[in-house]
Amino acid sequence: MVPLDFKSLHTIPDSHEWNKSTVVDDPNTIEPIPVVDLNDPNAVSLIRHSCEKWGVILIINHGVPMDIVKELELQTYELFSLPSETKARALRSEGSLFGYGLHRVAPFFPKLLWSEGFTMSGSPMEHAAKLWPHQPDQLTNFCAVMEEYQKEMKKLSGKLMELMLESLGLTLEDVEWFKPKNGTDRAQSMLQLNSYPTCPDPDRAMGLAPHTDSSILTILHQSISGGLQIHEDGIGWIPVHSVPGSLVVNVGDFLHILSNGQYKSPYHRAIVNNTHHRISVAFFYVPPSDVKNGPLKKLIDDDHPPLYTPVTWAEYLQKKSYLDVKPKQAY
Ligand SMILES: C=C1C[C@]23C[C@@]1(O)CC[C@H]2[C@@]12CCC[C@@](C)(C(=O)O1)[C@H]2[C@@H]3C(=O)O
Ligand SMILES: O=C(O)CCC(=O)C(=O)O
Ligand SMILES: [Fe+2]
Repeated sequence: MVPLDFKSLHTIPDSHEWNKSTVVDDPNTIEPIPVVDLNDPNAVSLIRHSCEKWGVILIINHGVPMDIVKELELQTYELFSLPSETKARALRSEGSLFGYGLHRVAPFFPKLLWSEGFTMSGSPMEHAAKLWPHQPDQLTNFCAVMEEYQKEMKKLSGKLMELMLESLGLTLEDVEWFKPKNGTDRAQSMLQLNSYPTCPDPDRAMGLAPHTDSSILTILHQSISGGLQIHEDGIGWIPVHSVPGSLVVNVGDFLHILSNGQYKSPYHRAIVNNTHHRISVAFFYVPPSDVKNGPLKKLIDDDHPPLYTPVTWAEYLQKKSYLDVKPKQAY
């Protein structure tokens, strides 16, 4: 199925009409999501606190050059501003994770989303070549920026993984698959470009349906802050405000599992607005497909029995029902 040509719509079609619950944004009742300076000596304890409470942190001094982030935004807008017929040429094929299209989560819900996506892992050349067949400079530029950003994200996710493990009292040595095999890190990664076109009636549409991420961790850049919300039991939907230059880091289902449930994999969604075409870019740091991951051994004892049976990422993704709010007990 191809995403709609949103630009041509002045009302919400029935197929895209949602009833959304309201948002809580009262600073007196909500503890703010911490901004963690990665150079701060207290970073590890702040990370622990926030991952237990929210499953989300905002990071600054992350080392990713801002000019690369700006280029990433420009190229992402360039892609999603193409005519619908052009984007459809790069449509994700059945069973494939990569290319242009609806979000993976979309078919689980009765109503469609006010968004479109483009997914890649490493070079996006195969699909991007279908978008710009006669513009070699644009094609080269797009691919170079996407690859450069992924290189930065890989560096940052290694650093974050180390800090997250340290915050659990562990080291990289405690994750069996992390030991580089033949000199390369065995983790996988995916880059997801998200586009949320301006919407004529944002209260009746949904940008990205509620979900948890199937990653270990996700690093998110948003073009304009405002749009991402997390759900807290007993409170409701809380906006994740951003700080200029910061990146949002979400705990994914696999860090929730590795931590034996200590860290939350936050249930989150993205809403739309009627003034801006918002884009976001999510980098998913994912375990190797074929390695079973369960709670890390050092976190298990008589008082803390394992909550999850080991599962591979491939098995998990195949069985995941995005309608389950909590990461599922393994299969
Ligand atoms: C690695 C992946 C996680 C993801 C599914 C995917 O194979 C590639 C896209 C990812 C994404 C991004 C938007 C939200 C999400 C729920 C979706 O529909 O596609 C996530 C998936 C996920 O984390 O489960
Ligand atoms: O656009 C956003 O703010 C959220 C994106 C997201 O949740 C995702 O890509 O998994
Ligand atoms: Fe997400």
